[in-house]
Amino acid sequence: MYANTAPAVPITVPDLQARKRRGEKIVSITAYDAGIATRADEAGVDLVLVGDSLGMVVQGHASTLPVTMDAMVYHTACVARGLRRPLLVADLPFMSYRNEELALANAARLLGEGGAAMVKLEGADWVCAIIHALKRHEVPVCAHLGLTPQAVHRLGGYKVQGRDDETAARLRADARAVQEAGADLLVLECVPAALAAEITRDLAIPTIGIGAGADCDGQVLVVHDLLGITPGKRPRFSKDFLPGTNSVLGAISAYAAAVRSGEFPAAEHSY
Ligand SMILES: Nc1nc(=O)c2c([nH]1)NC[C@@H]1CN(c3ccc(C(=O)N[C@@H](CCC(=O)O)C(=O)O)cc3)CN21
Ligand SMILES: CC(C)C(=O)C(=O)O
Ligand SMILES: [Mg+2]
Repeated sequence: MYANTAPAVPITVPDLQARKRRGEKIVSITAYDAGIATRADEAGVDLVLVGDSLGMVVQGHASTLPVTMDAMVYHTACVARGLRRPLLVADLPFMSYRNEELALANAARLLGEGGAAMVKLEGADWVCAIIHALKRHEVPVCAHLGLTPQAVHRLGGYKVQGRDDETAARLRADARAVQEAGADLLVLECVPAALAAEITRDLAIPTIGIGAGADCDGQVLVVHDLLGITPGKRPRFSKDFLPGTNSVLGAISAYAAAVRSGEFPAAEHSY
């Protein structure tokens, strides 16, 4: 009923840009194992992210900070075995990209051992030099701004970012800076919908929102939130898609359809 039986034509990095130009939403979820990866593939998800959120939803930690490179490589390789079509993106965890040498070596592990096509890292500022170095060495990069969970101690919790004029201006400038540094894609997490819309219009690269309103070029959700299996509290911007469907494949398919129709995220999932 839901299974996508079309021949798998893998999604490439240049395809993402084309998606933005054509106004086609990019549908993304996280995955940490081959089972969810397989269902995501069947549901027609475009981009699968092995997030360092695995520290919280798989390992049960209170933050993403304890996640190691070994854990990221292990889960990325597990997910890669379940995918045929979606683009595979893997997070560089806390402290794994603190200098250029380390970032290149760790990105090489995620692409080489893990099978990812792109790495994601958080922040702008000094991170722009790292993005540039990765790009020069042919590693596609996804930037991540707004609520950057690896900065939880500085931010003082998982809170919406860019609410006042000063932090909004900073975010706009950072978005331009990561694009300029060579980022292929930008995740905007927990920022006011109007600000995310403005940044999305301003940039040539696609934006993927999570708690950032419906006007980003794509959406991403942590799969545990989408299936109602989050340990602890599910973030307000997320939605449990399992009720009303009869399977994991059904829930992921319902999410994909809701993103493509513009039905998700609704106002109640936005700031
Ligand atoms: N299950 C899960 N889902 C996620 O989306 C997620 C993770 N874990 N772990 C890594 C980061 C951390 N994230 C989070 C975690 C909590 C909130 C949260 O509770 N936010 C408040 C809003 C606070 C405010 O209004 O300022 C909320 O009620 O949703 C947000 C993002 C997003 N990522
Ligand atoms: C929530 C997404 C964007 C992420 O970074 C993660 O899952 O780690
Ligand atoms: Mg992450």
